[in-house]
Amino acid sequence: KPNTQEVSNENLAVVVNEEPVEVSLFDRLGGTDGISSIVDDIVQAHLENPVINHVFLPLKENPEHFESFKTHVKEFLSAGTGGDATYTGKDLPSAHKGLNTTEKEFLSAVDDILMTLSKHNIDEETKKDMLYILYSMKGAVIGL
Ligand code: HEM
Repeated sequence: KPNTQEVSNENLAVVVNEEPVEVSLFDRLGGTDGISSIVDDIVQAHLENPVINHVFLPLKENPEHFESFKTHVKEFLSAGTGGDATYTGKDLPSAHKGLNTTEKEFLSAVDDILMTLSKHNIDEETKKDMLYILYSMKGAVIGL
């Protein structure tokens, strides 16, 4: 007769080991380096997207401003997903004031982001998390 105590302890150990480990969104996006490369590609996609590139192309005319904009977006994404970066940019409504962004433009920007995450082989669960977070910020960036 097997030692039931031992067997159940063994099973418990297996269950405990298979318990899902909470990995931060920051880590699932590849940490600082992953996020940096994802943001570079998102911005590139926006520059090539005819629905929204009219607001991004002018930023390139001031290379210093363009670089600081990209740095701010990297900081924003890192700080907001569990990384230890500090966001040094403007608050979202101030950053988007005067752009008068429409829902159509918002959706098109989100499409670029999801497409870029797929290109970087980010898993579906992580893309869902990103979509939810992005959608929740809609009111802070459109119609301003
Ligand atoms: C949830 C969606 C969005 C988030 C989280 C977001 C986030 C940001 C962040 C963090 C910055 C940097 C601000 C700074 O440098 O101080 C920024 C800048 C900017 N965003 Fe967004 N953004 C979103 C949607 C959009 C959309 C839909 C558009 C237009 C189609 C847009 C256009 C811009 C532009 C043009 C800038 C540069 C502003 C400037 O430097 O003058 N953003 N955004």
